[in-house]
Amino acid sequence: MAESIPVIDFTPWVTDSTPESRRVTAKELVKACHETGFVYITNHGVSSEVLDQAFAWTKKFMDMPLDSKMEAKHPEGSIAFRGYSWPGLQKANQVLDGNENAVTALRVTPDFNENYNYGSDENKNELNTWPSDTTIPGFKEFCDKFYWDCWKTAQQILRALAVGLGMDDEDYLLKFHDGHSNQISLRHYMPIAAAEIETKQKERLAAHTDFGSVTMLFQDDCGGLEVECPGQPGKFIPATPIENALVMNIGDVLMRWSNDYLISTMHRVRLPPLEDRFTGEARMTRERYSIPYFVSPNRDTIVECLPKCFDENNPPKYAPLSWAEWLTMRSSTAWAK
Ligand SMILES: O=C(O)CCC(=O)C(=O)O
Ligand SMILES: [Fe+2]
Repeated sequence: MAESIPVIDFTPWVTDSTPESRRVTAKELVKACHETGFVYITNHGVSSEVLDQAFAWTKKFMDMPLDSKMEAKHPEGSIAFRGYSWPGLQKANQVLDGNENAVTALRVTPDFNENYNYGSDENKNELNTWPSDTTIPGFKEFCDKFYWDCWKTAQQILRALAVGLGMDDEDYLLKFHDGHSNQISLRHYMPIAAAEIETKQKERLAAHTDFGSVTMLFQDDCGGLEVECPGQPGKFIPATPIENALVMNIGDVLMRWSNDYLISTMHRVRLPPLEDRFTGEARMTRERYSIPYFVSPNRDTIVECLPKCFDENNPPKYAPLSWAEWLTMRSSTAWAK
């Protein structure tokens, strides 16, 4: 099984190249998602200028006093990933049966990060909570534009996956995604002394798989994201930042949709792999920012084994799944009660 994360240049897919070179790129993408579940994509279409702005806005939001961030705080009682979530409110986990006691036990080691989450204003099931435009002028305007910029790239990824899986209809997967169910998380991992992580007093982000179809992650140059090697539980490798590349991964729903052909791989955030990211005797690591864009199917989607992913020798492994139910189950354990 793969022990490194492949890098794919998306240029042939997004530019006006021949159907054959598009198909080759799509196949490469699917191979990586089959073997590793994680892949770096370069030349993905979100410009470096836009990404610089996205990180600058994230920093600007996180640098605000707590009172201002709490203007947009995660609504109490809601399980939707929306608004500002302060350190300790969320706990990433892999509890798949909704067992509250199991999550309470995990919360003894809090996830030491803060994040701001939003989606489409037209998503009436998961309502946005914005800070006011007087508090942070221009923030919402940028965030909305960035969301739809990312969606352009995500649509290309969904198309490439369909082609790479051998489907005749390039839009087969895309048809279940209208873009309004996606979510962006602006994430800030505060500086922390290495010992606090090493002695498990705190985590930065606990090991988990993502719930949805695919995730596109933009990260700064700090490092710390780790990916589990498929077939080797507990063995994680670093997803060291590559400038301007996004890190794409498959989520649970696409794994199930593809009859386990595309794999939803566990990942977590720990200490950076590079020694120069630490200072002083306490080995304080620097802060880290990351921006995942979670791509999810439309709320009413019933996930049933994709054509090309089953035959008489490889029958569908799973009963149809309601995306809304899966989302509710996986989201419900994320929040402190
Ligand atoms: O911050 C990162 O690098 C990973 C974030 C992540 O895995 C998530 O939010 O699901
Ligand atoms: Fe994740």
